[in-house]
Amino acid sequence: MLLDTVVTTLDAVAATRSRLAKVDALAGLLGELQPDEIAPAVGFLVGKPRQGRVGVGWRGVSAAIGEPAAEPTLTVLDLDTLLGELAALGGEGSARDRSAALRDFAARATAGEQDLLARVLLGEMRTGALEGVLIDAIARAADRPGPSVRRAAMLTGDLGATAVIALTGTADELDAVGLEVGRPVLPMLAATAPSASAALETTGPASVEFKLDGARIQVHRSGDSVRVFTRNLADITHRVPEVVEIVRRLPARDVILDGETLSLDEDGGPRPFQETMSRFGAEAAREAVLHPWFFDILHVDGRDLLDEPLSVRRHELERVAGEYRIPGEVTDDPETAERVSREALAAGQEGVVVKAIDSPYAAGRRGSSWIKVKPVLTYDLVVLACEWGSGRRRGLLSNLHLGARDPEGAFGEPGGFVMVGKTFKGLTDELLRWQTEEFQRIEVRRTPGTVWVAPTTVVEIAIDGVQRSSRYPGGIALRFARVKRYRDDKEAGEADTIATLRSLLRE
Ligand SMILES: Nc1ncnc2c1ncn2[C@@H]1O[C@H](COP(=O)(O)OP(=O)(O)OP(=O)(O)O)[C@@H](O)[C@H]1O
Repeated sequence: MLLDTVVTTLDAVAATRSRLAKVDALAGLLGELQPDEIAPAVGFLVGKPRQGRVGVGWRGVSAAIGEPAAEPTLTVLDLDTLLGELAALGGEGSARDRSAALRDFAARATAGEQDLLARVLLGEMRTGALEGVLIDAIARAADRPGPSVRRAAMLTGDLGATAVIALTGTADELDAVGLEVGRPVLPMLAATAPSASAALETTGPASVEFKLDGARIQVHRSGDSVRVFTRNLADITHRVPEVVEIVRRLPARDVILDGETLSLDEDGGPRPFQETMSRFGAEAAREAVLHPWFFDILHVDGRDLLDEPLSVRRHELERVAGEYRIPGEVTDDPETAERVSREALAAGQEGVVVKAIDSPYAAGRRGSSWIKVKPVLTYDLVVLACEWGSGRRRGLLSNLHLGARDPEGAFGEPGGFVMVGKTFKGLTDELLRWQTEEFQRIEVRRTPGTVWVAPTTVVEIAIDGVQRSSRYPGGIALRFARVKRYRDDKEAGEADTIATLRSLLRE
């Protein structure tokens, strides 16, 4: 298939608001792919190539892109081959070969294909919620039930592989896709409620658990082999040896656990989240010891537990990893739920997660079976630009320009970002150094005081609320914004939307 077909399909998808029309366009494309084109094409559509990040930054891309070709001649497999080459050339001293390969490809690409190339290389997803639509499109093109495709996608964490099975295999093969120890599944996510008692009204009898302020981990153990994954399924096994050791000692041969890890200070209290996260990112902060807290178990010794109610999973978790189970209580009493919530805050944690005790584990879903309650307002926003600091911060990039997602294009281009405020508060010296380096790496352009960056960095911001403002295009500005942490476990497509922030005006 010509790469141009992917470009025109994405244009058609962006041009319509109708979900049905989007599904139609994507299903049409999927139906025409050869088997070996399916996984690459799906990767291009969602901006996540199957080769992963091949290490070409914004500067590399813009240096390579010149005069576009007039006629489309490149194929889906041509781009897949290029990505394979770039990934293979990843080592030292290969920069020249990489830019030559990239320049050669870009010279053969039309303007639309160059654009797609940049998006695929930078992992930038302007298409936002395309993954959900694509699941429906795969179901349509393969003539399989939507829930079967969704389940396979959530359990494999791999949309490309799911599309291949759906489009080239039998219905039974698709339904046989199950949990596999060692292969991460998309984590179950939580909705939000203003209080623990309000959450309990939705869930009914629930496990009310501390919401620990750490980083999500999913741990797979098969015999002596243990692997640890982040919220977005990156393998961080080698960064967390103490977690590996603990899981290796648990009384089970095979197990999949879901939980949160955080670093402890000498008294066993939680340390700031940034210290936990720096263990995930850089190799720095080795002295902090990580401690895992598990809140779910998806598999134990040959038994899949996903479809079992939480009551059963909690029982198994207690048996296998009781010492490391997250603090919490099962209750249907609002008073008790509020008490657990107060205890969590007193212990320096973020709040609670209230979980319906009869609910299965819905991988990849943000439903109402899990509801989080956090008294501090925090939102995930995207860094659009950063201003140089002054005084003690001279020479450092300091004041962040913050953007909310605008998937519908209510205040600009659909899938773009709307600026809602700035902040330089809450940044540690280490973060200032880090962001000064990182933002120049993903720089797009600069003016004397400001560096503009590719909108790919997610930062969690605490605010006191929002106020009406004519200064910013979304009509609102953040009040008392301060940085809580960088979320390198989230992508820009998962950031909060301008609609969510505007809804605070009404509260
Ligand atoms: N007891 C718990 N049960 C479930 N999740 C927990 C628990 N304690 C801490 N967490 C963390 O809270 C998150 C639940 O919120 P949500 O599903 O919305 O994920 P999120 O988008 O990462 O949210 P947040 O930014 O609030 O952590 C989990 O991803 C996990 O990292």
